[in-house]
Amino acid sequence: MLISRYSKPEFDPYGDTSPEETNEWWPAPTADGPLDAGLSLPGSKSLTNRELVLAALAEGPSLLRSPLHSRDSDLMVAALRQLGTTIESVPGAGEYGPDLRVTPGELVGSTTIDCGLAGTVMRFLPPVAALALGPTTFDGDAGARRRPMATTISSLRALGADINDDGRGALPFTVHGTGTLAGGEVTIDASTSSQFVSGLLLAGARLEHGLHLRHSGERLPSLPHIEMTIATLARRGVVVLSPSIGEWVVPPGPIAGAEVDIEPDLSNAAPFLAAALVAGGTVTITGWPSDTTQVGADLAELLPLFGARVSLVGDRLTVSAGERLSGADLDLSTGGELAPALVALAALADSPSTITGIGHIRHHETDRLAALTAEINGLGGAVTELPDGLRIDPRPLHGGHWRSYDDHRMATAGALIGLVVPGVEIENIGTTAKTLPQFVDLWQTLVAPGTAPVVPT
Ligand SMILES: O=C(O)C1=C[C@@H](OP(=O)(O)O)[C@@H](O)[C@H](O)C1
Ligand SMILES: C=C(OP(=O)(O)O)C(=O)O
Repeated sequence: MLISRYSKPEFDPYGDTSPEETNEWWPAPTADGPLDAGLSLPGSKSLTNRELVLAALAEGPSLLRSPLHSRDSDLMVAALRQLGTTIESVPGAGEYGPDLRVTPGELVGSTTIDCGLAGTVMRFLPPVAALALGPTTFDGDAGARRRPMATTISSLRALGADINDDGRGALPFTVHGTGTLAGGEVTIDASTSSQFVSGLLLAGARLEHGLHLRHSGERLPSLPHIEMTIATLARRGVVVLSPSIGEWVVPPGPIAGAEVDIEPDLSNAAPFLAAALVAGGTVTITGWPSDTTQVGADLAELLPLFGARVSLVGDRLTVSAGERLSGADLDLSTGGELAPALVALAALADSPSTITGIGHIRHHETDRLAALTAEINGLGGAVTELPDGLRIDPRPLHGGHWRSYDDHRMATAGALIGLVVPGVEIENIGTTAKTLPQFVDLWQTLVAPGTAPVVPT
């Protein structure tokens, strides 16, 4: 079904498949009035997939409590099992699925790993495959083949790995693991993704000579994600030194098994919390950690720039609409994955916004700068692409089709706009299963009249 106002923007990462052909459009619910909602969210993708990798590389078993169960984490579990790790579901106290017991085994290749569209799988596992015995081929979705991988390939070669690729610096490629990797010094350009750094650091202690990694490039995005990697390693007895900015040393040594609680995904909190500013009222997320490396924690400082009132009481983060929803100018280089929700918010504000420092999100699930521009402008907005960001001039928006480009955060950004713009229909809302399979249910709970407010403690 096509809405007549819809005109196809120029940007079309689908190539041959037009969105009209997919014909799966989810009518985004509008909010009938101010929100009064409380919810808890499933586990963090970034923490779950780091802990799975470290558990597989550890010298003893691990237990992941309240891990994420989503497409990205399922792909990581499947891949590590293929490489010889035993991963079992065990009952736990988590609201969103079982705990995971991980028993490391001898790493073996001779397999093909499906990375889906998961950056963490395609950037974290090739170093593990280099430590496995036998060839491991990496491939993924069509969109995954467009994501940059050259840094992973060249850095692993420099550290001693034998890799076959077609020279495009992208999936697919094959790592011919020999069961061991020399390691040592390597300089990389991680300006398109921090995941190149994290992937090497996670395996660094298992390299014969450890790892001395330097970043040389014009920028280094998503620093909190690198800090998260270092923190997860520290919990398992691996001390990463950083003698200067953009330089890390990982001594060779064992990685300990561990029992870890996975925090809720604070980046996935972004559209839910932003909803309070869009629809009015209040949204509370429970289980908010007091101390975390997740960049989503920055929402407590970012949302007030758009006019929100934020309070953290115990483990409850509450966002309330303020007097107005204002635009904001900000550098989001540390938290690019928050951009889709904040850009959608900015499109509904009463004054312009400029969000910079996010050129690297052109390499996320899709070119998010182009996709956000195309979809907001397709609803009547006025977003302009900048070399490393977006300028958002709010305009009255109208309903229409919102393409999601297989990008979970594009889909949820469209839902945010649909809260107050009637007639927004989102393509393939199921793509939210990448990190939050419960999105539709949680969103409907958020907007349903009479949603039970959080019971005060
Ligand atoms: O290491 C991680 O878990 C991630 C790092 C970031 O990647 P980039 O540095 O490519 O932005 C982030 O955007 C992504 O969602 C998850
Ligand atoms: C960039 C993201 O994902 P990935 O881990 O696939 O890079 C994201 O979740 O916003």
